[in-house]
Amino acid sequence: MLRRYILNKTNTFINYRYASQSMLQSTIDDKLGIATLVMNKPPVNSLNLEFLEEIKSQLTQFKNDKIRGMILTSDLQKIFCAGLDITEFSNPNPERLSKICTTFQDTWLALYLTQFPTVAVINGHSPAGGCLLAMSCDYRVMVGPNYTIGLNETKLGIVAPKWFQDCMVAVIGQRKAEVSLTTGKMYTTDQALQIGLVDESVPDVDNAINKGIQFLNNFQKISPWAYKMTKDIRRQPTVQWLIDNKQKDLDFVVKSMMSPNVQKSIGLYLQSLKK
Ligand SMILES: CCCCC/C=C\CCC/C=C/CC(=O)SCCNC(=O)CCNC(=O)[C@H](O)C(C)(C)COP(=O)(O)OP(=O)(O)OC[C@H]1O[C@@H](n2cnc3c(N)ncnc32)[C@H](O)[C@@H]1OP(=O)(O)O
Repeated sequence: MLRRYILNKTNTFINYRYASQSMLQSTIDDKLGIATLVMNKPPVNSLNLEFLEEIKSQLTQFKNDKIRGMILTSDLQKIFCAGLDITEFSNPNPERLSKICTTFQDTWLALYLTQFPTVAVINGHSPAGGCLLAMSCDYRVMVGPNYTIGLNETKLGIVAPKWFQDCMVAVIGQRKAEVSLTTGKMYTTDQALQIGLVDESVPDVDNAINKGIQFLNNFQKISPWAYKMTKDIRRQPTVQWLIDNKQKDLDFVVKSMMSPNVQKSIGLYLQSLKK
């Protein structure tokens, strides 16, 4: 549905290709140089290893395509992205767990430091890893009023890695992030706007895409080099810890995920989702 809307809107796409298995659809508007990356992994766009690998490789492709901006959104009704695939946490294979963790670290670094501006059009619920994807973009437009967004990891009995937390601090500040993270709070669209977790709230997805394009149009007269240097200087303090501590982060995630207490919490959370 969303795909059709975007195509109708511009009619100028030179490139409309499906990534493997169609979990991701990418389009590039030739005239504007704007790419749209649409997540389409029913039922909830949960991030498993294969999906993360696709996102990472599409970001590399966009870098090679030299696009001028990107919109990240979802083709699913009511869901932007439900975060990491929780079934991956339940009785995990340590080798696969390590691979997911490493791929997620790299995907985040790639998205957080893109050489082009990015907008998340949050057209549905966006918990945990979904919120992280949105927070990593340069700008967030959220459809309201009925969706929710936040880092809810404590509600699952797990700990959001330091780079998730730092990313949230960079968006909403230390105090609000601390309360938000420790309570695992999910914010409605209006609440998210109020605390600065999103930049705009709009009633429907058409408006959201328009707002996203308007934001990206700001960069038509900005030198890509000046943009990228400025972004790197701003974002370097947030990424540096992970760049220097990838193995330490991985060890922490694997060790905590394998602990019996965490496994028990995850089992209970999964059961509550099924209900
Ligand atoms: C593996 C380790 C990797 C290491 C990576 C590095 C660090 C990570 C460390 C820890 C960080 C974790 C971050 C996360 O992202 S944890 C994930 C947290 N996500 C959630 O809590 C979302 C839970 N889901 C929901 O709240 C709701 O499902 C919803 C997204 C609001 C949608 O609600 P609704 O439309 O009502 O749909 P259902 O609830 O009925 O769900 C449909 C279907 O999908 C299943 N499901 C939902 N979310 C997930 C998920 N995140 N992963 C896997 N499966 C999910 C749900 O169980 C239903 O399944 P059934 O149809 O089979 O019942």
